[in-house]
Amino acid sequence: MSGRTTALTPPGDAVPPVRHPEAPAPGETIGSHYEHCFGCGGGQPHGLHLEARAGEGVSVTAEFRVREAHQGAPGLAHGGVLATALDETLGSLGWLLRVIAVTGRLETDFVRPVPVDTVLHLQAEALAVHGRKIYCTATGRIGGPDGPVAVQADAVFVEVKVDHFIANGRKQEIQAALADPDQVKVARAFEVNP
Ligand SMILES: CCCCCCCC/C=C\CCCCCCCC(=O)SCCNC(=O)CCNC(=O)[C@H](O)C(C)(C)COP(=O)(O)OP(=O)(O)OC[C@H]1O[C@@H](n2cnc3c(N)ncnc32)[C@H](O)[C@@H]1OP(=O)(O)O
Repeated sequence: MSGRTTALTPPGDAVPPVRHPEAPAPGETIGSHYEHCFGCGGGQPHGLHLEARAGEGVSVTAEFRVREAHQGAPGLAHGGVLATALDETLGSLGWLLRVIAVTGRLETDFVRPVPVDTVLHLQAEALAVHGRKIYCTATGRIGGPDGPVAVQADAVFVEVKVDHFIANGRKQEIQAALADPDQVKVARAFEVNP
């Protein structure tokens, strides 16, 4: 046992998340963090192509249209794909905090089946920060941004540095990323975090 706690409830001495002064303005689109990301990259033919937008405070919204490649049961979205959509939306909260954060824990409730061609209206919000941990929550609604909740998740993201990727990623993709000025720009935006 490592002794770490993986509870989804913030500890008593957690603090409210603080929106970074240079965070994208409410309504502004948050770009993809990596061209080949399954969640947000434009270079993944069967990816989710999520485009998140900054909201008020430390919140984001995004839409995802379920396509045939995302099925689990006939005509229905795969649960893992829906969890990915929530995960990706939560991941983009890092842009508002100006930290790179990866998913530590993601607990998902699947409330309603989501048919192919449905648009999932996603919303995510950071609730509290404790050290490197970001406690956050997300919903996916169908039929419109105020429609019924189809999926919901609570999560703990953990802040990491760019080195996390360099140390752990497969060499060929890391080398390609380091050689791509746009990717380096994304990484730098986080590394200069005061
Ligand atoms: C090449 C250059 C260019 C690169 C540029 C890149 C820019 C990228 C920009 C943006 C990227 C955003 C990407 C979003 C994508 C969507 C989100 C995903 O799908 S992310 C993928 C899935 N997740 C993982 O792969 C994590 C795998 N896990 C790990 O790597 C480690 O376990 C990690 C980093 C999570 C923690 O390991 P430790 O060794 O750094 O830290 P420890 O000491 O274990 O934990 C720190 C604190 O966090 C808590 N913690 C750790 N794991 C937890 C868990 N599972 N649940 C709750 N708390 C946890 C611990 O209890 C500890 O808390 P206490 O300080 O003691 O209070």
